[in-house]
Amino acid sequence: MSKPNKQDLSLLRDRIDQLDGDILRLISERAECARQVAETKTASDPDAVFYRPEREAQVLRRVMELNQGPLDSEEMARLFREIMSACLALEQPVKVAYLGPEGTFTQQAALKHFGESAISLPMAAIDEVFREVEAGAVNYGVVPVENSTEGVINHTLDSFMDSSLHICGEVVLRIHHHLLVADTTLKDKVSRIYSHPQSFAQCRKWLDAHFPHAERVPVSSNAEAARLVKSEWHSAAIAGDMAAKLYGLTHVAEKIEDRPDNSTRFLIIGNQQVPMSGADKTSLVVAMRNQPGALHDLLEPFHRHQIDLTRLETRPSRTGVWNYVFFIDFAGHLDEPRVAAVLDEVRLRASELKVLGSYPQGVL
Ligand SMILES: C=C(O[C@@H]1C=C(C(=O)O)C=C[C@H]1O)C(=O)O
Repeated sequence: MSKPNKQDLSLLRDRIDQLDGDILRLISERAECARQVAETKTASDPDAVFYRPEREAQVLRRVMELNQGPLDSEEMARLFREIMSACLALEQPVKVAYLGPEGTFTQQAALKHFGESAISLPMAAIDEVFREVEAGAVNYGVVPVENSTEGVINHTLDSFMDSSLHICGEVVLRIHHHLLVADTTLKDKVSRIYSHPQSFAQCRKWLDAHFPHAERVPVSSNAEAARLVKSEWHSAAIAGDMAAKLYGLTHVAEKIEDRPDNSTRFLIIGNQQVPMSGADKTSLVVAMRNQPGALHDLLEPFHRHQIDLTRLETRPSRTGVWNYVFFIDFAGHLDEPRVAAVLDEVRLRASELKVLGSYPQGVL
């Protein structure tokens, strides 16, 4: 194909200007529709929740299905994610508490899920995120629950045992770690590296190969690691892009995680019970009596009804009642008859069963 000449360029730019005008008009029209939906919701219920996780998941899935390129479907869905976030904020921005401080992967996950128009508030600990949502100070919370390299985040599972909150959604984030330094750091004199223990674990092989003698100092988050290196000329941090940007650090090495598919799954917690979206997951916590075959008895109904288990975790119980506690995730929604049937059976076999929530499978 020959290169466009100056005249072609100006024609193409005219066309782009015209299309931008159309897009602008259509987005405004869409925002007006969303505003009317909000008015209708408030008219029938003054305490109505504007944000609908199942509807947002459906909108994004539809965009991905309709998309024919040249933009990638995920890229297109990300654009629509932001349009929806802005439409919703017109009525009422969603307030979200996340495991902070600012610049953590959990903040990145919160913004990926709710879009940049959400108000995100950092909390110092996972149970604080739960408390803030329970107290009604925020609409939702975002907490990490499992990493593909390092496994489950026990703190989050334990918090669910004492909480009445529901899981309203999930979001999976690819985790890329970088070795970061400040402008004043002497790069060849790095003798200390700060990071979160999970991040050290995810970059162990790279560190052994490249910095076998540097002291590894675990801190409470990788954003905190990024903050600390600002004032130390011989230190580096392992953290993500958000933290690097927040503290103005430069990359010495990029994507140093040992596994290229390293990702973390986060849960959205709230007070809402989410209706079916068409592709959902359900999470349970189940206590079984301490007897032979207990785990088999628990899993057998899922197998018989051909329900796809996506995760099974065991946690030590903390009370007499919770002898053995299993966290189970499976594909399906509580409102589906086959799911309701399995739960009825499991309830008979378990000493306790708590449904943590049915929610849309992560789209982005
Ligand atoms: C417009 C609605 O409300 C909100 C805005 C949405 C949107 O912009 O598409 C989707 C779901 C809700 O979070 C709705 O419920 O349809």
